Amino acid sequence: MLTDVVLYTLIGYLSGSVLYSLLYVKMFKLSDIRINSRDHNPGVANAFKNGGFACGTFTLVGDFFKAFLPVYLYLHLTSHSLSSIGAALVMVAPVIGHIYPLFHDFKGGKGITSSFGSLAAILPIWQPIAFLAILFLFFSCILVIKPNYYRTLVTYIVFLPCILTLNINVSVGTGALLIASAIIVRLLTSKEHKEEFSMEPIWKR
Ligand SMILES: O=P(O)(O)OC[C@H](O)CO
Repeated sequence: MLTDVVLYTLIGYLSGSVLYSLLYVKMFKLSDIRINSRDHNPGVANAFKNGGFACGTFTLVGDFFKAFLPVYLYLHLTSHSLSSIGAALVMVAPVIGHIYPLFHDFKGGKGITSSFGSLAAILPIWQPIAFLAILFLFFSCILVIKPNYYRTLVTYIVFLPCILTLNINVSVGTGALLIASAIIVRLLTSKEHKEEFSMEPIWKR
């Protein structure tokens, strides 16, 4: 059992370490999508903005499935279920890989897309991914937080207590807590230029 956890955690980390936006840029000899951006993030937003539709789609699919697949395979190819606490480590590994990638001097992205990939792999346990999506929508459309940096930070911070209130098993809860914590640490240690925080309810716009 321990061997499987270690193996899939390692596979997840290595898979997460592949930054698909940078892979696309390398394959098609484009200019780096991080350069002309505020946050220099090798994520989906900059891939669409600076690399175009194909680059954005490639990054979205790649960054999502690089997290989805290791978790999904762990759950379906080994005899372990989500009731094993090792599942929490397997869930967070691709997100850590994306944030601190082995193949890119440990300088990666924020982990948003990979967090959705990892949480999608545990379906039909739907509560964590549904709560995360609802929080993103809430802070984007109802209580509008700007800029993106703070919207993401607040979303994952609020996600933490939400997870604790969910009636889900301990390993899934721990995995979701680890994912949110990794992203919060990444954001809080980010040196990107931050615009002023603003929060405006939709009914005051
Ligand atoms: O968190 P990432 O690195 O997957 O990037 C996602 C979005 O591009 C952030 O705006």
